[in-house]
Amino acid sequence: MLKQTLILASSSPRRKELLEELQIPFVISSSNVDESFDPSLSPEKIVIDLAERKVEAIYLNNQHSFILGADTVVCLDGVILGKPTSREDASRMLSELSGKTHSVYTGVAIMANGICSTFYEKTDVLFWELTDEEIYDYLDTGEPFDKAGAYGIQGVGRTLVKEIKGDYFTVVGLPISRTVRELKAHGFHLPK
Ligand SMILES: Cc1cn([C@H]2C[C@H](O)[C@@H](COP(=O)(O)OP(=O)(O)OP(=O)(O)O)O2)c(=O)[nH]c1=O
Repeated sequence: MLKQTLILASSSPRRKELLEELQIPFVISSSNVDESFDPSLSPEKIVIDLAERKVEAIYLNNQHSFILGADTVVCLDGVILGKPTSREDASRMLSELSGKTHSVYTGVAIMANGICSTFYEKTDVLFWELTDEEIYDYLDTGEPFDKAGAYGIQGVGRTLVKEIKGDYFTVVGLPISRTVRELKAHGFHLPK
């Protein structure tokens, strides 16, 4: 069997850890793709397009590998929240999320044998009502700043979450269970 390589087209430490935990061999090669999007598009289209963009940027130089890319956004009342640009922005996002249900969308793109296939998953997340003090304390952890919606469910951010409906790993940034099944369906051999 030919040696296969899986390239993870992402600099997200969470996506890296999720693959490592399953002992899937891979290398990281992320690119600085333009992550701007048209906010009038649906969240599922946005995350799929961005995941595809990340994979295609790597494919230009790695045409024989499996390439995996993903993108995550938070959607509240039809408005997309990406990563906060400042402490004020993070504070505003957390106040908006307080006491409400939002949806986290993660789009995944898999390039295999030159063909790119995509899917997305959505998980609904209900936040507790947050006090200003809770928000300030959470901002002080430094956790919100590289994460869509300004929180990390895998960290201290879990204490903000009352309930979720859907795959937890979609919120963390990679719906790992479906991703592995899709990789296999596209001919990727998992280590025994
Ligand atoms: C809501 C939420 C998001 N996130 C993260 C997942 C993603 O890494 C990040 C959203 O940004 P992305 O642009 O999807 O990913 P990234 O910039 O971290 O990595 P790359 O573009 O190189 O692939 O938010 C969490 O880690 N936990 C959470 O609870």
